[in-house]
Amino acid sequence: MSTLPLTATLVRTRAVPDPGPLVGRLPGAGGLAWVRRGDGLVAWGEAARLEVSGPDRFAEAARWWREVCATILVDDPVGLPGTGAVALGSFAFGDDDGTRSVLVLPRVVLGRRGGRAWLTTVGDAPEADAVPEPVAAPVGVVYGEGAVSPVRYEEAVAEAVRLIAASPLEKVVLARDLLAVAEQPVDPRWLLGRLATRYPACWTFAVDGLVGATPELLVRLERGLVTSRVLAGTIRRTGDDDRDLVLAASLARSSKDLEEHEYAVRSVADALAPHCTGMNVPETPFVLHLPNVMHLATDVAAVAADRSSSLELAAALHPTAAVCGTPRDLALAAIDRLEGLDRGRYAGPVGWVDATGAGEWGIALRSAALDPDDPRRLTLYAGCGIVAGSDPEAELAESQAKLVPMRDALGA
Ligand SMILES: C=C(O[C@H]1C=CC=C(C(=O)O)[C@@H]1O)C(=O)O
Repeated sequence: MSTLPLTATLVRTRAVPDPGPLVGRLPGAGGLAWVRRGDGLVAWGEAARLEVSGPDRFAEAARWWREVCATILVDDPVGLPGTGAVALGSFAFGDDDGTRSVLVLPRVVLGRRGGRAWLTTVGDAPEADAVPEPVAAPVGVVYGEGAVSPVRYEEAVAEAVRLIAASPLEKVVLARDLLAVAEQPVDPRWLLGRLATRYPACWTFAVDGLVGATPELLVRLERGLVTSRVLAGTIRRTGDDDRDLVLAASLARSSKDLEEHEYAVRSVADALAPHCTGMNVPETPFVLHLPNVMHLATDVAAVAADRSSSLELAAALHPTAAVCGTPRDLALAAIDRLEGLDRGRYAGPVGWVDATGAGEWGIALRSAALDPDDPRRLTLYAGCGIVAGSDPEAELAESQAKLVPMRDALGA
């Protein structure tokens, strides 16, 4: 499905005074967001929208975005990445499950970056003056089992370890889910506010009912520079800083986690190579400290060598071994056979692209999907990379730690 009523529509960007916390400016529950450390984009209203599914979803979205950009007129004296026409989107993890991927050209975008702020409007956009409705905390949240119970998850991990021992499969990422039900519809703005405050190092997002704070940047393209933050290999935090430092050191030496991490870095470097030159891949990962977990992390950087947009680069990268496995085809088959979960848009690319192709796409982790038919209900997701040395009980505990950001945001 595509709506494109944009003939000769004017997109205007204007510098504005500092708007304060971006998430606080979203007028209602249905807004879009991509924020980190106070910078980013919030957006509302819809001037055009694309919904796609299937293996060609990225190619169709990239084509649609080119068409949109060729149709509109732009007046943008600010000229930063994310000014002028910008679309926010979220894509399904899988090729075949029929999940809807979306790309939206909002009517209003409020952005901030490095001390500069701007407002972009598409057409008349009376929505630009909308006064935010009050935001209420979720009430009476209770949890129920999702499609994959904890016991089933441990069994799937054990089966994956056996498969790795008996076949050329080296790594597979298996996920599980948790159902949350509140007494009233949950307002994503509440979740965004909590996530952005507690997880400033993460990219906090909301697109079409998918809300989260991901620590993993699939790709950023800006002024010809391509960057990616690759994560894989995790240890839970204890809350005791001294103990956590010891654990961070053990994570940095853990051969199981280093192996898991190396697969993910390789998959990113290999997928970017055809599109880039001068790639820098640090030999040793650093330890990223988040409030709930610590991860092995590698920041990859390269120079763009072709005209691929950030969305096309995200398409080339997805799914990396941080959310799929190695080799990719065997890992996808193992996920299909062992996971027992409809991932929907969890672990798919989420982010934004502008008319120059610049943009940022994260991997939709540490996230929850609101039920479109009943916004009191959310499905939370978490997955873990399984390699030869994985232990089912430890992986279940790790998945629980990865659910903490969304559980905390829900306040229960
Ligand atoms: C698949 C998830 O995390 C990935 C990213 C970082 C570390 C991971 C790990 O150590 O298993 C996962 O590869 C998730 O949070 O649902």
